[in-house]
Amino acid sequence: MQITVLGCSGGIGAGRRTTAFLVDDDILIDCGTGVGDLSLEAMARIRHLLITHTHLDHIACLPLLLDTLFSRLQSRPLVIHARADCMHIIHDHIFNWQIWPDFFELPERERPVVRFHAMEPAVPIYLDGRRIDMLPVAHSVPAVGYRVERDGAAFAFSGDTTSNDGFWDALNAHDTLDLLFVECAFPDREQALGQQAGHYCPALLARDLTKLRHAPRVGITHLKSGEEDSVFAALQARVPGRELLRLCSGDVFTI
Ligand SMILES: Nc1ncnc2c1ncn2[C@@H]1O[C@@H]2COP(=O)(O)O[C@H]2[C@H]1O
Repeated sequence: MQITVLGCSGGIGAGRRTTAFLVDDDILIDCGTGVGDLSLEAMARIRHLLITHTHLDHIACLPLLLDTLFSRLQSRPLVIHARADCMHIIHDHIFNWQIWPDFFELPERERPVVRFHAMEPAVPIYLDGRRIDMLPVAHSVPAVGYRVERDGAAFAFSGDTTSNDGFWDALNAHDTLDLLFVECAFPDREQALGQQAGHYCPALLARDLTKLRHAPRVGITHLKSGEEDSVFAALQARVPGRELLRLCSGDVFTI
């Protein structure tokens, strides 16, 4: 299985792209601004989108993606997998004909270019040999993480979250974890704001990483713009025993 980092920044600014990860060439996890760097051919290979939550930095490119691929999707619609409440938020607040046309009924209501599939944490789905599990997390809006397993190799992504037990318990319930992407958005000095906004800081993430029974490579994502160096260094100092990777757009992992 191959995981490509398209965007992993907690904000914007030169060289920064917001959250989007490509699994193999057909499953996209979140649809932040990193998607805009894909070639049209690569975009057209995406068949499934897994959404962690509805904040703009994770869905900003979804309306544009559907418009860009409109003619190509008419023969094979994109499927968006998400919590049911996230689906409704996206439809009602984005695809409402005012912010963007309702591609869920275009070109015709009976054969739209995109459709929703509601997922829940207890029920895995299988997409061409990949098992997908939704994982509980704790953010400021309804949110989840995902675990993707193929041929015994497993990758997981936290999405946006602050300290919790459910995510780590869900990872520990499986036998393997080879690669983990976890967010660490805020510096320790902003821990209170970070918790209010539903994010990790190095102190909280270092504590929660001790809950994980697996020893995957750990990629750090969602570092806030301008705080990348200091937050990553603080986390490394607090987690000397694990291999931590500072993710960058363009990184490719094979597991
Ligand atoms: N009280 C708050 N609750 C949620 N988000 C906040 C708050 N204050 C500031 N924010 C910012 O709003 C951002 C929304 O997207 P993020 O969750 O990535 O990160 C959040 C914070 O940077």
